[in-house]
Amino acid sequence: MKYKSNAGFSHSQSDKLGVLITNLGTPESPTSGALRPYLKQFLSDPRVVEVPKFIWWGILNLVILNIRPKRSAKAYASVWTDDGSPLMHITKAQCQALAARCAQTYGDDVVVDFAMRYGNPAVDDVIERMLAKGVRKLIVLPLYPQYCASTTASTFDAVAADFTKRRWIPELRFVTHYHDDPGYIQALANKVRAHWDERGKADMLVMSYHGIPKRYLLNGDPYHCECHKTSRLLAEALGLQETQYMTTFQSRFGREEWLQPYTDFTMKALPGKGVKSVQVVCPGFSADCLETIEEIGEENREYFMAAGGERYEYIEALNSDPEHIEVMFNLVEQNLSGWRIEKNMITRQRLAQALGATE
Ligand SMILES: C=CC1=C(C)c2cc3[nH]c(cc4nc(cc5[nH]c(cc1n2)c(C)c5CCC(=O)O)C(CCC(=O)O)=C4C)c(C)c3C=C
Ligand SMILES: [Fe+2]
Ligand SMILES: [Fe+2]
Repeated sequence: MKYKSNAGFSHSQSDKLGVLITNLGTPESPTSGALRPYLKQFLSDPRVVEVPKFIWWGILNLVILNIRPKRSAKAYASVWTDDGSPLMHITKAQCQALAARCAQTYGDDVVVDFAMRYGNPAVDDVIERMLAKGVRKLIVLPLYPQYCASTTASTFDAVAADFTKRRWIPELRFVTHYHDDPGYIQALANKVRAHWDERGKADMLVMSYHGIPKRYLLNGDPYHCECHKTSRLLAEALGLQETQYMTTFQSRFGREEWLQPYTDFTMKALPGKGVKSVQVVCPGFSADCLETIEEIGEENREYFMAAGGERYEYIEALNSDPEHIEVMFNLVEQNLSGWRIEKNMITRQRLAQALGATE
């Protein structure tokens, strides 16, 4: 049979709404043996590395995969917790909290799950189990606030690739970005304000985003523009002047030019310009991970202090904060508007309330 059937389908099954949150993915363990297949899958994605396959294959398999896994394993080991990879356990917590929030409003008509673009739980496995639970309408929410082909479009590719193998595909809504969503900006602003309440302000608020090759921007990727818009809106919400914040780009990979200014160069230069205290926030990361905990929390702190800086603070990602879960819930609500299932569920919920049901 060419196309897969939906497992566990029965005619009496009621249609469910599915909410699938996704993130990038993480290795199974902080060892070079686990890093190799993870990096191979990640760096073989043509959305991530836009270099012709016949050139990239040799560089990746003969050079990078012989060097990088060992180096990255060391970095991962430094952030690994008893619960495993931070990205994995935070994403699990986000999923649980979002499921509880959705159940509050929609009861058991909604199925919430999470998947990782690379590694596990894989997008196709999770879609399979959601469809088996009767999901006929699916909202995919990649937890990347700023659209980027390397992340957002790559996630869409994985969902679409799964659908090409299925006989009966669900209705689909795919959230491509939420970089200027008022709830998201407010949640970020509240996180920074809470930090100020505890520690006071610094000379500069650095907003650091994951970088991409500059070539992707020149070829039309809106990512750079969306990062700057998030920064401007966050600065406005915090009442910061242009001299009190900056936007920088971190996590360079390879030799070509990436988006500038680079976070590491900035940290090395700021003390010499009289900026002796900084607070760093990473609005593009919805969950803390290697790139925030180690690269921003440790590595860049060292650069800043070694260059004469006096105070360096990293402000954590929104993670599973209740306000962040509410941001996700609102994105779900905005995206299910108009779906018949919504009307059924709301009607049923109102009816239950009117009858004084306690469930
Ligand atoms: C060509 C390389 C890369 C591009 C383009 C890229 C874009 C990009 N990545 C994220 C988010 C994350 N990246 C993470 C790790 C990571 N990223 C790259 C390379 C590119 N990323 C590598 C090789 C790695 C692995 C770690 C390492 O070896 O340095 C992570 C962390 C995952 C974790 O497990 O903690 C995240 C998150 C975004 C948002 C993005 C483009 C906008
Ligand atoms: Fe990355
Ligand atoms: Fe990094």
